[in-house]
Amino acid sequence: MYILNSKQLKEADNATIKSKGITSISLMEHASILCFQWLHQRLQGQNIPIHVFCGIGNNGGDGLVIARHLLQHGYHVKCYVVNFSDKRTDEFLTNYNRLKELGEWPQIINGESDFPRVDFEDIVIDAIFGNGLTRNPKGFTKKLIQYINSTKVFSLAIDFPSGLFSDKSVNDKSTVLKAGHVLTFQTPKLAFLLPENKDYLNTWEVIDIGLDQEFIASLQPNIHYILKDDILQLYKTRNKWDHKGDLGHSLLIGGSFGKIGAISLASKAALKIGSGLVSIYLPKCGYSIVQTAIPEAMVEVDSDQVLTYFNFKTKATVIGVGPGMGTAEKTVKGFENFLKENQLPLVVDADAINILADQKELINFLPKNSILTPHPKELERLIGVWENDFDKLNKTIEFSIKHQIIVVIKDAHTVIIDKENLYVNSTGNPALATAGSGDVLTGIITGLIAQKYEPLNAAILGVYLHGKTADIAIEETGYETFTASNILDYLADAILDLFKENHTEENNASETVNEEK
Ligand SMILES: NC(=O)C1=CN([C@@H]2O[C@H](COP(=O)(O)OP(=O)(O)OC[C@H]3O[C@@H](n4cnc5c(N)ncnc54)[C@H](OP(=O)(O)O)[C@@H]3O)[C@@H](O)[C@H]2O)[C@@H](O)CC1
Ligand SMILES: [K+]
Repeated sequence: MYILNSKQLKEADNATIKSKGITSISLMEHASILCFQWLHQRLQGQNIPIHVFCGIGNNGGDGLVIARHLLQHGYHVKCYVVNFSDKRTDEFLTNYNRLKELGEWPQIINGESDFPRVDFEDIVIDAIFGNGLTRNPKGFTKKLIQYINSTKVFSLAIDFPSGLFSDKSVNDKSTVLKAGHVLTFQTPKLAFLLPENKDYLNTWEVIDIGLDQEFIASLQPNIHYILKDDILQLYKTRNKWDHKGDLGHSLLIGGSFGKIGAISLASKAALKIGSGLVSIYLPKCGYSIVQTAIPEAMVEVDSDQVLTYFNFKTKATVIGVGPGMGTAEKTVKGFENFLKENQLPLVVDADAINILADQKELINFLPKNSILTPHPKELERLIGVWENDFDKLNKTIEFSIKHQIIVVIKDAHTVIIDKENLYVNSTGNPALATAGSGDVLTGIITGLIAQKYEPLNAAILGVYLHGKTADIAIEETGYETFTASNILDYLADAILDLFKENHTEENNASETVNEEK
């Protein structure tokens, strides 16, 4: 699924109005009725005070439509116009008049003295600002947002939590309405998926308002939200005649005394995801450990406790390097020599990333389309400090273009960056915040490349499946008891889930966050 930016969304609204021969007002009516229905289905006519705060643009227009339908269904509604400007849109005015015709005159808010009393048990519908926000809310509008936040009332935000920009960072945290749930139109918004905005929305879901898909595709959006449908398009089924030689040979390089577990996990993961052959190259001290732990793997050893020589004989098709490797001086030297010789596709993780961050000139030796899988701290060592999450993405895009490599930024929503294209993952939960989770991901991606997935597709599929294991597992394990080994235990379920019918809303982009998150 695409993620559109603010400009693209406006263009898609206009193109749909033209191509479907509808009016802007009927598109608004349609979108807002879907929001009304969402609430009506849940409230079933309950007599809870509902405060609908409307701006003067089209987001406010949505609020007015929702208020009208709620009133017509007998709800206890109070509607307010937050009068921050006199630039009322036609759609706003039409719906303002339609509400008045029903006998309901919205209360105009011109200052703090007009604020209504809102209680914790009430419901707020936030239709103050949507996609048209251009600057931080100021004056009484900002005060109103702060007042609503202070009540801790449940607020249902229409399209956006008011005050949140779709494509840029918020620089004053006190100007954003904290939404209990967001009903956002047509596509997820990038801002919802970035860690810096975690306080502004609890959960969100996309309301499909039927914008022109062909037009949206013609915009060639560069940001994607990866759902099961996207995964199914790149998943390769096995061929009857495949033998293990067709399924690639993964070589996992890493480990050091005390950190043999990391390379073991990565190697197991490469096997478990289906790499035809798996070899491990590690310090001698890890030999019997991995031979015992992973009888399916072949093993070659380096010097005693840390990797030094990198003089393996294995003829692999892809190499995953870094887990548990350490950054001993001898290892750094050996890794440098290895990089200068290596021609094979690489997945680079952990200490291998730290070495690259320390000696940036080595990055130039990475083969094109190598994959780096940093967590935020490793990324910072690699690309430098960023001002905010949008800046982080832009800096990573520059880095990816400059070095022609793919970067997997591991986070609650892992983002895969391939030059200017962003792929935001939709699976996973905090259970994955556990030791060894990253090592397993490295192994999975390596094992997929072995099976002839393009590196980008291997990263997208690997990250999706890795996250999916935790989504499936927590029903049984809870967050706390889930470990990196469980990722491997549930990998089969994650793969098989791809072929299950969508009884749930898996392909509707949404995020329902558990209380523990
Ligand atoms: N047919 C359609 O197009 C559909 C549209 N839909 C709905 O429309 C929404 C977008 O509507 P919109 O473009 O009118 O923008 P919206 O967010 O309501 O208000 C912007 C207004 O606020 C102003 N302003 C901005 N920042 C400000 C600030 N800090 N402090 C004060 N003023 C500020 C800004 O003017 P400015 O001063 O920046 O020139 C403008 O006057 C979208 O989110 C969705 O809900 C759906 O119904 C589907 C169909
Ligand atoms: K809003």
